[in-house]
Amino acid sequence: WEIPALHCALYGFCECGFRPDVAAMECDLARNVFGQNLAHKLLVKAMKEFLDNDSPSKPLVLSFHGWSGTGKTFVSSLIIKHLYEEGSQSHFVHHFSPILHFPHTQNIKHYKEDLRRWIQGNLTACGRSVFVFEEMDKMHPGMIDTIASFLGSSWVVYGSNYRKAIFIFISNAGGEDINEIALDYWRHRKDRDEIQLQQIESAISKAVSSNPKHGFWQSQIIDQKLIDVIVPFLPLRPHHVRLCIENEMLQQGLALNETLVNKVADSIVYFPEKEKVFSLTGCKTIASRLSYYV
Ligand SMILES: Nc1ncnc2c1ncn2[C@@H]1O[C@H](COP(=O)(O)OP(=O)(O)OP(=O)(O)O)[C@@H](O)[C@H]1O
Repeated sequence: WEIPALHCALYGFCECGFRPDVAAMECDLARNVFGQNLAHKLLVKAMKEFLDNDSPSKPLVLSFHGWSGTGKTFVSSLIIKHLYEEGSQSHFVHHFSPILHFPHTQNIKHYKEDLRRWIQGNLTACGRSVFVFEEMDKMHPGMIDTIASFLGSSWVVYGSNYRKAIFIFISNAGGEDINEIALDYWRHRKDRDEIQLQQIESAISKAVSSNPKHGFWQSQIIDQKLIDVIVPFLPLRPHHVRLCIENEMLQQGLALNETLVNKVADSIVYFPEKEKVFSLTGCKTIASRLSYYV
């Protein structure tokens, strides 16, 4: 046994500050995330099921997809905030970005080995670790397969339960298809909350499998169906943008001011050009725009 695993087994200290509060998570998501009812429902259900099970059969693997600025990174941070005593400051939360951590194609072999060791070492130290992989569409294809064995049910080491980990993959893949589906619903005056997950899932799968630059391209993770939940993020409507602006004003300690909200909202580009249905940048640039107009 590795020392931390033995320590865990003997003293029951494996949970590493893991204090999930799904009710608070649900409340935070409902109050602060706009226009993502489908993602909200899927995530709360997945979290409840996974966390209620003391001995899950595999780690929870989530894949977030959607257009830029729709809340993928934001939601991942809200989830993490309610999982650990120390929230996102927890030492058991690990973020990876291909541009930052795996920038050079010629070093892939080393990156793969380092990543595998890093995951294994951290899972040994804490089975309740969370790993977030950002910008999966910029990850070298083949790279992520090095961790495929950690995502299934077969990888077990005495004294530590690796199946309690959570993996979150984030990418824009399928974003355009999700937007098309949402636009189609809007044009047919159908409620976007009625969008069927199956319809979106197949569009995302096609987008990933047809993009040889995506980290999941021809990946074992897809072939072996290791992703538990595909979480789509819909494009944001102008009224969602206004809610983001108001939220940002409150956070910056500014009094709500309709004129200022209008100025910021009007500065955003909406698409399609003629109908102006969705924000091109979601809520991503709100904070900086607000500072500009204050
Ligand atoms: N649906 C949303 N509800 C509330 N705020 C949002 C939402 N989407 C984005 N925001 C705000 O915009 C900021 C940027 O969003 P975020 O980084 O989560 O986008 P993203 O989907 O990860 O984009 P990208 O794909 O470009 O990385 C967030 O920190 C948050 O303040």
